[in-house]
Amino acid sequence: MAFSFSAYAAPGAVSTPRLVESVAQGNGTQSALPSRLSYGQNIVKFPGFVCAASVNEVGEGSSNAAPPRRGRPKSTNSSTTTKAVRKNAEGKRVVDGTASDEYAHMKETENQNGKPKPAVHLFEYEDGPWPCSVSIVPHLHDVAEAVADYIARISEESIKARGYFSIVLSGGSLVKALSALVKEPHASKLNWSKWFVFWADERMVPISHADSNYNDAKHEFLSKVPIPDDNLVTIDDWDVCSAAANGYEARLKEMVKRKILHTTNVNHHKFPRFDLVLLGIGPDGHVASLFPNSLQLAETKKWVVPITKSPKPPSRRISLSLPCINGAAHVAIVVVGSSKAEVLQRVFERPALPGALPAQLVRPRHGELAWFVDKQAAGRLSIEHYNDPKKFPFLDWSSLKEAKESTGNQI
Ligand SMILES: O=C(O)[C@H](O)[C@@H](O)[C@H](O)[C@H](O)COP(=O)(O)O
Repeated sequence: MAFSFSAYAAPGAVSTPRLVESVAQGNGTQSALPSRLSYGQNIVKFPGFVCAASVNEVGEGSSNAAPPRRGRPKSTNSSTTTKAVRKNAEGKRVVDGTASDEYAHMKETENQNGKPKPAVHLFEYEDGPWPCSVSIVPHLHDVAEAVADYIARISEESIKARGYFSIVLSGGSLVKALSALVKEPHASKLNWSKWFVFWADERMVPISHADSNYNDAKHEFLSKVPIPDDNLVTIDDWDVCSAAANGYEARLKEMVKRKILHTTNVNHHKFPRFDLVLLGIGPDGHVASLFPNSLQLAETKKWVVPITKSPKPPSRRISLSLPCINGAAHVAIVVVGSSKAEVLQRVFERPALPGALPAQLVRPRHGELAWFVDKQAAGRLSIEHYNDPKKFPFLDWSSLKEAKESTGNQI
């Protein structure tokens, strides 16, 4: 139903929007969101994101805002070298690549004339607003349904357009949000044989290990649907992080050769264009295995990066790089539970230092970004204050005015 979303009404018109279900979508881009929700075209522009809001028939609304953060070019100066030496299952000594080896190209401190490069920040934010959509629903099972509808729609569109559907899974609780896919109406309708499954990150353990993201996905989801085993693109080497990262990148490139994956340019470098990347978010704002202020976050060329000191155990992992994630046609971030409320508030409402909140760096270059959030995770969003320019000075009120006019002043 059409709904006056008063959090975005004229300044001063304070009300208390209730957080049960809402959808925002940006920049006029059609967002692939569940059909049972009603959508608005109401665009609100933030320096960080462009968002739009509407509510469903439950009549409760919310939306999001995001970080006004500007970036500086990458560089340069950090460099501690620590070798991770350990023994593998056969007792052989193995040495993981180190941050300083892996990222030597980011640490040049002199330019071509031998002059010192100016000290600039390592992490980069895209300038300007960014479109995204936000769907807030009551419980985990509603999130699962919304995510299943979303995936089903992208699967159908991708298979129609290219003959395949490439989906990237993350670890953690995200796989639980796939539970509705294995049930009707989706289970019998989806063209599972055309699915190719990838991982956004993987922990350096054998794939049968309880910590393995593959193993978790297999148990919770993949064992319940008829996706051919050959279509599961896993990592085969878990001894040395850098070898695993290179091996996985080689597998992705093989998929490009087989035309199962297409490519796209992100900041002048070629990356795969996955149809859909599904991400969770950690309480520190990490996505995949890209952790706050880590060098890996500044990667601009590699598709897959090794991580030898993850703050979240297990410490050794590999992850798609940020531009690799941002090359996707669709990226969805799923956030469930009260333990995520604080980080979600930070991501949506707090300007962070560059690199401090990796989730704020997820900005699909030529694609759509969608958030799926439950009521508990949205519990700390201060939507009732979004119309207060003193508290949210980064709201772009001129765009809000345009949006209001274009929608008959419905927000
Ligand atoms: O392998 C991993 O650890 C992940 O891919 C990681 O990015 C995860 O998705 C988040 O940490 C959220 O995990 P939870 O939903 O379990 O908190």
